[in-house]
Amino acid sequence: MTALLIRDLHAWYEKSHILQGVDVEVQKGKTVAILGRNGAGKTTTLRSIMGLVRTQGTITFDGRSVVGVPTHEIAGRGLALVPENRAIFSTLDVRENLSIARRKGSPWTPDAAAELFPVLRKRWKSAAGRLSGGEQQMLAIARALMTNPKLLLLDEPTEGLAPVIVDQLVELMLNLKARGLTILLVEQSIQVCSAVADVHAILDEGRVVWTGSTASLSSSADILAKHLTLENA
Ligand SMILES: Nc1ncnc2c1ncn2[C@@H]1O[C@H](COP(=O)(O)OP(=O)(O)OP(=O)(O)O)[C@@H](O)[C@H]1O
Repeated sequence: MTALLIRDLHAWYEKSHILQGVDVEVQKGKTVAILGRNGAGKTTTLRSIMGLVRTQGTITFDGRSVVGVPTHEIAGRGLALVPENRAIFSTLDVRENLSIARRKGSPWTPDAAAELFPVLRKRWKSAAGRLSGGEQQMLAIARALMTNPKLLLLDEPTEGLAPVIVDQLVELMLNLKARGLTILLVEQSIQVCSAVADVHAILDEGRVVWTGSTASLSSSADILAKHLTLENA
């Protein structure tokens, strides 16, 4: 069953035409990864879904259009974005960051999140701004869970983190997937995408130029060389 359907999506910043016909489909309970070079339009795709960019085209979630819907209403329908800059409150402690994000009635409480993120439990009373990059990323994901999302949008969660932390984040994403969460992941690391995602979409200059399974991604060296920065391959 389709959770998110994007068809012929165009997006603009002022007069710059950034997305030029993006097509992405995410099935319920599955993880789709969007790969692409810097500036390809990956973040803009996530921001478009959340109603943060001027768009044209089709975006439906659970069968209902979200185009033109205010961002807080889109969030209320069960979408949560973890942005690249993490958007945590640096002067509040970990527990406060979680409490403040919790939506009424959400089964996710700070204590429930701590079960899934033991790293955060250890830093419970630390100001978020004092956490390491990896801990901040965990906190940003935990904060998004507090809203009880059906679809989690993750923008380059592993960027700039040490390999051991990247492995922990991969485990975490697999755990969330095992709990039935639907995930749209933006990533530059092919290893991370291959470990987590069921379907991969390569974005180049505002268009999806290739979509396929993990098996076909790993056997498509020509596609990767053409559309990605190979140091990440
Ligand atoms: N607020 C903005 N105003 C104008 N142009 C923007 C804005 N944000 C992004 N852009 C431009 O839109 C294009 C796509 O940017 P986007 O952030 O979606 O790329 P990306 O694939 O996520 O890359 P990165 O990995 O660098 O974040 C780039 O050319 C970028 O310069």
